[in-house]
Amino acid sequence: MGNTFGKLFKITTFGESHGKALGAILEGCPAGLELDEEKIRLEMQRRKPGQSKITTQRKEEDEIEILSGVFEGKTTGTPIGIVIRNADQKSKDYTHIADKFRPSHADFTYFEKYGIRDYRGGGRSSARETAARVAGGAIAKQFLATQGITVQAYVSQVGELTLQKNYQELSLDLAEDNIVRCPDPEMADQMISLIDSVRLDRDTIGGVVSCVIKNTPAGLGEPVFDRLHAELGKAMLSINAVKGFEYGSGFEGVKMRGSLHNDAIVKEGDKVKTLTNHSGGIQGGISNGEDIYFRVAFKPVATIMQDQESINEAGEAVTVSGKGRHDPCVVPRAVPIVEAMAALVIADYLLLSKTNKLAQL
Ligand SMILES: Cc1cc2nc3c(=O)[nH]c(=O)nc-3n(C[C@H](O)[C@H](O)[C@H](O)COP(=O)(O)O)c2cc1C
Ligand SMILES: C=C(O[C@@H]1CC(C(=O)O)=C[C@@H](OP(=O)(O)O)[C@H]1O)C(=O)O
Repeated sequence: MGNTFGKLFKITTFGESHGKALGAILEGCPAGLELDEEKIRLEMQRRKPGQSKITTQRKEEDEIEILSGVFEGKTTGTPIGIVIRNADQKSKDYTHIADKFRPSHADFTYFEKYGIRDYRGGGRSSARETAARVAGGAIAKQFLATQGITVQAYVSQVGELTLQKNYQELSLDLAEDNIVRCPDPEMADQMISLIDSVRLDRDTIGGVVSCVIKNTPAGLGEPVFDRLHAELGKAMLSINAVKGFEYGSGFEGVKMRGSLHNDAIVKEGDKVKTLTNHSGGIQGGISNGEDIYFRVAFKPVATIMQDQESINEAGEAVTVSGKGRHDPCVVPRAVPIVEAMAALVIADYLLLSKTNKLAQL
């Protein structure tokens, strides 16, 4: 239960942070897709630990091995199996808390649910699992590219430092030029300094990842429970440390009047478009062909190198302090994870059918 995502374009992940390997099984990817393995590797590099001074220092190359589902560079329509081997586990960093629960990590809740403690590096609850999602998402992205659809995310907030410009006012490609993945170079420098100073304080800080999906056709999404934004929300909220999701005008929209918030509809040649896009590209749970954009809020990382009040498995009061390699802020590495999950949702809904019009079935 809970290890598979998607209806037709499905991903299942397996593996633990300090086990032998992680991996993904991707089902439903159409046959005949020319797969560029280098592009999958590039996505893995963007997410991997140890990539800069503002991420966890665990050193993993996150090399992928494709075991099945691809022949002569093309997908065959059969399940695509991908494995990523762990190389730099340091389970010793966790022995001092083997029977203690880290505040706000998943130690207590996993123990309550399963009664078994895989204390090595957080086990399955470690965000190391997202390596497998990024591998699968990189394939979804290549599928979307055949339809001209792009997914691009970037860091728009760290702590109180907030990018005031929206995505249309930014050159999003600049995000990959700095280690925090913010497309505004000045703001990026400030964010990097902030994360670094928080790290030196043995503390952690949260942030926001913004994402935009372009060239989605109108008609993706189902009208009631499986609304496209509900599915995107579920995908984002399934990522470790996520605390909030908003799309389009989001929470800010409540301050506006309908007269200003409504997106006027016009026809330009053959194309129907809206003059503004407070809807975030989705109305009634169905894409309208405009850009889909949303924001994802990440909390400060739970494992901090400071004494914290907690209990052990026997229910006794204890003091817990983190050891080892942890992210002072997750957002720089969360960017490719957000893109991967978004790509998986859009790929799934593309397969689920664009239209219910009899003439087009
Ligand atoms: C990219 C990424 C890196 C993370 N790195 C760490 C980390 O180094 N240490 C940690 O305690 N939590 C880290 N987390 C968060 C935990 O995985 C997460 O807090 C934990 O699974 C509990 O789940 P919850 O916070 O969603 O309730 C990271 C999350 C992401 C997305
Ligand atoms: C190893 C990765 O990040 C890890 C995410 C994580 C957590 O609790 O989420 C805890 C730390 O690792 P470990 O599980 O070894 O303690 C991070 O280094 C990775 O993303 O590949």
